[in-house]
Amino acid sequence: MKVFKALTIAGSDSGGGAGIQADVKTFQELGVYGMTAITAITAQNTTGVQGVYPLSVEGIAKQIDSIGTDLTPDAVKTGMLFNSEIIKVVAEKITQYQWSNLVIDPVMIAKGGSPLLQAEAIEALKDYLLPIATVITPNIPEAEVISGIKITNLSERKEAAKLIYNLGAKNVMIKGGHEETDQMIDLLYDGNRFFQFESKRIATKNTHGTGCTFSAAITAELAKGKNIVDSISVAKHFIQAAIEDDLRIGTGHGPTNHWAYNKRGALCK
Ligand SMILES: Nc1ncnc2c1ncn2[C@@H]1O[C@H](COP(=O)(O)OP(=O)(O)OP(=O)(O)O)[C@@H](O)[C@H]1O
Ligand SMILES: Cc1ncc(CO)c(N)n1
Repeated sequence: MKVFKALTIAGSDSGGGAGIQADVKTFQELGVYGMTAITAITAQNTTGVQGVYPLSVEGIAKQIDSIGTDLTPDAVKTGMLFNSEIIKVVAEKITQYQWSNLVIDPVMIAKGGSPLLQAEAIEALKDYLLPIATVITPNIPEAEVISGIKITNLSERKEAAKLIYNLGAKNVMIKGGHEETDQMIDLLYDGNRFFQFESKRIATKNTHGTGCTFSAAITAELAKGKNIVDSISVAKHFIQAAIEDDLRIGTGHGPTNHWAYNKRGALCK
């Protein structure tokens, strides 16, 4: 049996809904062996972020080397990277090991407003990570920061996608979670065509970790050898199920249910 392997290079969320924890749960649910290189520890729950503790650049490089010298991932994703030094070492190591299928989730701010990426790191993200990305998955505020333009409608989102594509990412997926519309539209640009992935907006405050879960699902499907459009299609169904079947735990923005996608599959059989 061929074992597909995915690596996440991201921050730890002690509350378990976002970050490394969301990624590993998603990989597992999609039948992919998950590996991790932790960039920062956050003290975090559904009410917000109580503390951020980045790891040393040496400690991050060592984790990636441990994987690179023994276990070759079929796909890699990055999440919270915190500062430019971390971004540089992560890009350097991914290039050194010649890993392909790279998903960049340019995590900047947690739901409650806490910064997970320092402002000084934006240029490093553009210079070092975008050129090696198979796909970058910003939400609308992140796409505004990277592209430098304001996004208030779909045509501005398309313009931003083109600008981000020109920075070197092979595919640009600008998510629609931050729009107020009834229809949730995620927009992909592959340098040639636009693709829209649509679903119904679910009225819930329990959306902690949706971005991490979505990008981890794309990573898992790319690891299995699927193309970008098919990978995003699975990820969209995965996140929709996970949000619909919310767990209602914690007093703030609760996590999604990573088990929901497979639970549905089992019920349909
Ligand atoms: N209320 C909702 N109903 C349906 N789908 C949603 C909802 N909120 C987010 N999504 C979906 O979840 C995915 C993540 O989108 P979003 O724009 O929320 O990412 P994000 O802001 O990066 O998430 P995070 O809160 O983890 O930082 C997208 O596929 C989006 O369409
Ligand atoms: C560790 C971590 N990564 C990403 C996010 C964004 O959801 C978060 N809240 N925490």
